[in-house]
Amino acid sequence: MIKLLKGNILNVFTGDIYPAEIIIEDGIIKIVRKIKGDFDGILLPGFIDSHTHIESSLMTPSSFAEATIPHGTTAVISDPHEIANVMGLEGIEFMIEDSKRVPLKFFFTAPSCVPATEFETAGARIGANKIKNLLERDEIVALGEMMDFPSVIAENPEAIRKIKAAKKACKPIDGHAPLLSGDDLCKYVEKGISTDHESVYAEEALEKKELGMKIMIREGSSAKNLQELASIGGDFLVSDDMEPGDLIEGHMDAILRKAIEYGIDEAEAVRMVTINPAEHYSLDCGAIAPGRSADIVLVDNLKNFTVKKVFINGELVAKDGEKLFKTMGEKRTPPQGKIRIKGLKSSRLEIQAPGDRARVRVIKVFEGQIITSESVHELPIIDGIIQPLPEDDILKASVIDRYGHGNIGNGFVKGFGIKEGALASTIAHDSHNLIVVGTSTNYMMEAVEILRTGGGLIAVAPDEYMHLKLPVAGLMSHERVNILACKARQLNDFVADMGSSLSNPFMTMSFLSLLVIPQLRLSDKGLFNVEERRFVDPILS
Ligand SMILES: Nc1ncnc2[nH]cnc12
Ligand SMILES: [Mn+2]
Repeated sequence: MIKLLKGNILNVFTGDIYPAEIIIEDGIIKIVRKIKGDFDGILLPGFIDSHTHIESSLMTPSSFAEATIPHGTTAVISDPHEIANVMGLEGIEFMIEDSKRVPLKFFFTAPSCVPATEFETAGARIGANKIKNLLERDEIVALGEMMDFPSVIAENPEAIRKIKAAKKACKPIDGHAPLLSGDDLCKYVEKGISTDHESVYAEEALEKKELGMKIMIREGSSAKNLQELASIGGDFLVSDDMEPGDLIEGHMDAILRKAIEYGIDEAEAVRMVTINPAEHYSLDCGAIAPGRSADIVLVDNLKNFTVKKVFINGELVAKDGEKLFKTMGEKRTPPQGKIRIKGLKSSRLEIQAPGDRARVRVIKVFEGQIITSESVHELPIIDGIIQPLPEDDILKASVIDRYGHGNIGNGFVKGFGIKEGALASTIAHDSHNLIVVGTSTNYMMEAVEILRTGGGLIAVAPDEYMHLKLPVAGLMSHERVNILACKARQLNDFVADMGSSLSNPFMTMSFLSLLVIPQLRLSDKGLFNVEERRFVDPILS
């Protein structure tokens, strides 16, 4: 089946824009020839999000595709370590199978850190042997972000085995190196780690770039680094984590608009979401050129990036923001990933201490970032139990093992702004235990008791609660983006009425337990200092 497309094309190799005709046969571009003609808009290669965790959208891959293809996304490179932490290889298999129901091209990475560290409990363990097998599959294009960077630097044998497996499979290794610098960064790069998406500061990204790392500039729901890093420039534009409400506004088209706004050259920005990732991960798309798949997007111009048409393998799959494809096959909800909490009682959410006041380490969270810091506060002790101070925005936090081992880690957090009530979630990066933040133990217990029935996100206020169920592993739903976005918005509004000023309170809370990003985190095994890589006592004195 031969097709012909005509229009102004952006040549990602030269940066030039000129009228051309494109001859497509069986989904592959065969001929591109310059022509004369006057056309509206510009034809670009389909957009690639080269680092994203589908699960963060709360949607399954098929629902994620329905939401993103109309925005010009034709391929994603996804690290399925969220569901892998909950239910191992079964979870990865589910993601791969569900992704085959839609035209969006999903390229997965082999999750390198399941569990993310040895300082937490996950629902599964994926060692070097399983990673070797995964890397032999065509759907797997790289070794996923090597988050346990201290183990890489220390040449931990298991970490080195995983790296060797990727090198043997001739597939690149993604990095995750927040605030890493100097000789430690050199050791990390020397091991063959080729990308990083965690830079928050320009000088941090520049140092990595100077050492040959490819820089992924992240502009998603959880972390927004584009404005800070635009001046340094990078190799890829990525989302990392996108909430449904943000996906309604856009995906790579929205990130491209911001990139231009922050001063990145148009052709360079387009290269960062097309040919650059395609070359790095050896994909057959990424340019309007012979031999590449006919994944093509028609936009109005390189400022608005309003997506008019989307082609995947030469088939028109979206037009004027509406999807034109049918999702194939049946929705499946994998049986695993149930929530199994053992030995929960309110006294286990308390921190005991003698006297009537205690100096306590508190995790401070920040709007629009996933890094945290440690702050010290004096808290009252009543009946031998350290109390939160909601009036000073010091709340309690607990991470409860949901895989049946009975662990509970307790701490205090600052920055949520909630005056009375609790939030709880079965999204708690990356082990996805059950995390809960609240102004009292009672509210926290109420939230956990409701949540353990169906997983997802819940907010409990004095007289009512709101529960967004996520039946797929407690992480995702088959619902469409507009329904999920509406429910997530209602939930965020509900939490704002509880006093929170955070734009994505559940996403911010979900990162409190990510033990691979500085500074102070909470695991199901206790309060954890990331840079010192050790558990610390919440009580200073
Ligand atoms: N930035 C990130 N790094 C590691 N794990 C993640 N899971 C979701 N976002 C992540
Ligand atoms: Mn990361």
